[in-house]
Amino acid sequence: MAEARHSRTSGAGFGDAVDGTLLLTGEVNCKGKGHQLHLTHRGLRLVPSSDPTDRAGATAPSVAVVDVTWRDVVCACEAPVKKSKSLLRQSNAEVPDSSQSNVFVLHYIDRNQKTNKLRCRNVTLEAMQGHADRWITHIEEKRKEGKPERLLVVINPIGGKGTARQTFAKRVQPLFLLAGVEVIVKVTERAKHAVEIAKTFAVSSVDGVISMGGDGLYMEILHGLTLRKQEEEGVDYNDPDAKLIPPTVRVGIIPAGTGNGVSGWFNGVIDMDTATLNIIRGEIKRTNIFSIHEPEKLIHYAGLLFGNGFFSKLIKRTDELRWMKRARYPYAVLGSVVGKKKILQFNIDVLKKEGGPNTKEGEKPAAEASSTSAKSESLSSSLLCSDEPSSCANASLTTTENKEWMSLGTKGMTAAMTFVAKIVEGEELLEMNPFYPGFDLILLNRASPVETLKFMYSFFSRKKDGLHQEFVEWIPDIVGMRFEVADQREEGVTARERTEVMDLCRLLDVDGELMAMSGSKCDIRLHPQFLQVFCVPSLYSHDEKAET
Ligand SMILES: Nc1ncnc2c1ncn2[C@@H]1O[C@H](COP(=O)(O)OP(=O)(O)OP(=O)(O)O)[C@@H](O)[C@H]1O
Repeated sequence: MAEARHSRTSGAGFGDAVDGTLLLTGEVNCKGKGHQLHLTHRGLRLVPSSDPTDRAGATAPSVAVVDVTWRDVVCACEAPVKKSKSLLRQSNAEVPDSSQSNVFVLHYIDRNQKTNKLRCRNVTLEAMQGHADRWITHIEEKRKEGKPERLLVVINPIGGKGTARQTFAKRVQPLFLLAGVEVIVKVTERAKHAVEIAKTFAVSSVDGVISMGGDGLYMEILHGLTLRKQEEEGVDYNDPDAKLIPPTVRVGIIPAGTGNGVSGWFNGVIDMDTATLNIIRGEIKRTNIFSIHEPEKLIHYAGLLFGNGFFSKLIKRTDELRWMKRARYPYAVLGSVVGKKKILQFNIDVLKKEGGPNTKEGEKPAAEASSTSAKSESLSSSLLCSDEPSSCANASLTTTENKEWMSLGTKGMTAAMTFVAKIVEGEELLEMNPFYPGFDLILLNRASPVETLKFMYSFFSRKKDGLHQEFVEWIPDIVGMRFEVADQREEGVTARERTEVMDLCRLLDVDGELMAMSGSKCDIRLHPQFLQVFCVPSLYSHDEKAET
């Protein structure tokens, strides 16, 4: 085994590692055959000894048995370690003889390029010269860099199928144990308990707070952490214009709820093992959040979405049907198509993203562009308006406190939906990017319940055509919006129906949880690239550079 600190390896000829500094190289036995194991600053590479990549000048990178960066190394440990044995058995790997001190097991992360899923694999290696210790020490030192060592995991025991506690013990904890991550577990005992935990736990003692539940649990954790930070720093968080200070602690999500949208954003796929391994990898990005206010008062922080109208009604119904457990979702959805469509009248203003596509020098102002171009322009570079006269004709720009607000006028809509993310039309499917410093507002103008359901189906199946229907108005690249309940002036509506509509106007869907405004106005602001989250890098077309 050769220790080769600070020597360049360009002559060694193996894959991306040619630019790395070779730290250690030597011969190991893998499944009875001789292999070369190379450790560089970049990562670790195992190639058969007969592989031409080890002959000077030759390159054949595809034959590596293992080729990973340090982020993707979970651990190296002596073969007889019990936890490794049980994991080896699970994956049908060879369990080595415990008396062999020159045998060690390498656990690493493997990514399925098609499904985006991560899995922990292992390979048993026998050091041909010296002891396994030397390899283990080098590998352990490098693989730990920049990774979390201690985490708080908050579990919602009633989220989703109600099995999060058991799944944690079976699938999540063994991976954290293997990676040497110390875990403190708190199981929520009641609604909003996660807010209390996030506000009171000694977060400076951990490298991350992990939400094991659905989108609602994540929202509570982010709310508690963000509010706590503003209180500590003396920020007037009730003021929508206040500049918020991000919490220093990182946040991760392991999907165990009914709605796991945020976990899908951060991991590229909704999968418990992938989410856990991403947290172990320790890569970080800053995601957007919303603050939702009414005059003089913060209502809540949100990490996924804000909706009203049809969507609030749907959440209200699922809450009322909670006794039906998971059956309440299809039941509420089916029930939502019954009855007359409810048209909500709102005055809406939007705050344009500074320096965004709509405000570039030489471009038309957004309102002007929207009133002339209607649906024709590229979504990423202009406002899109429906053909309904009220949607654009009365759009006007005003400048308040040096920020450019645009009035969309009074809208007669059945639903509004907005995510803390930019909606991007990918080559085949819609993508949502919560790391882009702006978001898009979707209004459904006078859509019937059936049209709304069809839209939801299409949108959540990520089909692009759903957004190009006549009743859909798509307003991209904004950083704030104001909703004010207007006169409900629909014709042919009874006084009772009008009261029902007024009540519905005040109900808000915040990350899938039902909230209400006490008055008639609410003000939503985006806090771009705010919360540090454990995340897969480079998932999105509009990605900012990943922070590590
Ligand atoms: N121990 C608990 N008992 C009752 N409610 C809880 C408990 N822990 C969390 N909650 C509530 O559960 C909701 C969050 O659920 P979560 O998003 O984690 O799972 P879900 O199955 O997707 O949720 P939902 O039931 O809202 O669809 C929040 O309203 C939260 O206050």
